[in-house]
Amino acid sequence: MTPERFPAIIFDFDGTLVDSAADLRTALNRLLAEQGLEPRPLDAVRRMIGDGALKLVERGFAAAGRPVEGDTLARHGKRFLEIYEPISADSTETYPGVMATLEGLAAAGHKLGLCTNKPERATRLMLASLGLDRLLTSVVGGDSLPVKKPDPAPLLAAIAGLGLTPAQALMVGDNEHDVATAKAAGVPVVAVSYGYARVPLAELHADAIIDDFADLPTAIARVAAR
Ligand SMILES: O=C(O)COP(=O)(O)O
Ligand SMILES: [Mg+2]
Repeated sequence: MTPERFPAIIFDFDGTLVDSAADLRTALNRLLAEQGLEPRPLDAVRRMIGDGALKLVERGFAAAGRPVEGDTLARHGKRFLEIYEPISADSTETYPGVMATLEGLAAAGHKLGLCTNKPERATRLMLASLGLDRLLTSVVGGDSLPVKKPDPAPLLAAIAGLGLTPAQALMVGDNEHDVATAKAAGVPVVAVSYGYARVPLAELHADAIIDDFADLPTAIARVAAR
């Protein structure tokens, strides 16, 4: 596949490249346990992912029956990251086909970047332990800028970090924020169907939907041919 139409491809992280829900759940439940609260089940935690660590913590406490906000939430958010960062790649793996497909896209000349709502430090730790840091050369996290997705600024920054422009870029993501972000930036978007979306993907009108990451090069070629 040739990189001419989309030399820049920007990926979402959680739910798109990696299934991170189990480690996020472990960290959340350890934090809840420290506060004397009951653990949350995996399917509930999956629906809490997508708006960054602080929102996950806020949703976790609310679901456990003790809503928190302001300074208390900020303190729990800090503690969450202390627990999460060292375990963040323990059971988190790339989805099937991700490594080979990213290698193939890079070998074909695409430049690859990451735009996630996960805090940047945890993101970079995970990228290094998964061996993805050498493939994704521009990384923007949820706290890298004052705004996060669905604001288009982080996506635009990830593209600029590759030395390219929005007209040269395509985004790949799993949820409503990714599609909204790409549309706000005027960037075509491919959605993966296996992630953590909280609304039916068909309602989002992505340019393509794939069930298997290995189908990405074909989907990109289809979008490019329009
Ligand atoms: O909520 C998160 O931390 C994960 O966000 P992402 O799907 O943007 O990678
Ligand atoms: Mg995601």
